[in-house]
Amino acid sequence: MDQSKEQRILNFVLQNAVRGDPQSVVDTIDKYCSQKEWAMNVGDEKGLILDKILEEAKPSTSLELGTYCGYSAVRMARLLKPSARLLTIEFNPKFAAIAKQIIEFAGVQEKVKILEGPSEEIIPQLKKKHEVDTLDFVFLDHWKERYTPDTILLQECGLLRKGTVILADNIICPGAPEFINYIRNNSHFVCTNYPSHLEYMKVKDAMEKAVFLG
Ligand SMILES: Cc1cc(C(=O)N2CCN(C)CC2)sc1-c1cc(O)c2nc[nH]c(=O)c2c1
Ligand SMILES: [Mg+2]
Repeated sequence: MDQSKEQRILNFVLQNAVRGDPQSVVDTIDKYCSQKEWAMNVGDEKGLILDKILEEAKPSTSLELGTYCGYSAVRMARLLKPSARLLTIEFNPKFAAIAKQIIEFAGVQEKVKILEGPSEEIIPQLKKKHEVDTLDFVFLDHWKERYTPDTILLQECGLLRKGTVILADNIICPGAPEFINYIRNNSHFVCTNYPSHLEYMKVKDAMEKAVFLG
């Protein structure tokens, strides 16, 4: 059976990255996806924006929507303090299986928990089933149509607190105009835009930070 692109990315990591070294896993995926096959990792340019905003937030409990191959999960986990935790939700079981192996190879599996299934089903389970109180940081990188409903769902489930930082990828490409309209006109959020480029491309993209005011 033909290998998937995600399997090829995993194999390239297993053969070229340093086991237990998250930075080498991030760099190796960026090398593969910029030189061999494009893939929808947040990438190195937007990744530096993610790094900076995550380091400012110093989160204890973080949530990622859209694990894909685990690139941003490894990227975030490498910056988390030892007691901090990252929960990452992935709908596609094939992607989740690849991400699990990449996260384990990077050696960050103690900090990262992959939750497989639709975000609208898993978010309501975070408090009771996954022992979350409130979230300090949320990275939206799954599907633009879900950015707004999942942000509303997080609020409804009491998962946001005064100061929770939400960071959304792909504001320009593929684009999330409905989310931008919602979040920038919502008086409970303070928004900041970070212009950048689509991963591994010259195409313009941007990230949006929205801080919840309570
Ligand atoms: C799948 C895809 C194709 C894109 C594009 O414009 N392309 C033109 C140029 N060629 C080379 C690549 C493809 S952009 C993009 C994409 C990018 C992300 O960061 C995403 N993040 C989360 N969830 C997504 O569905 C997601 C999709
Ligand atoms: Mg993205």
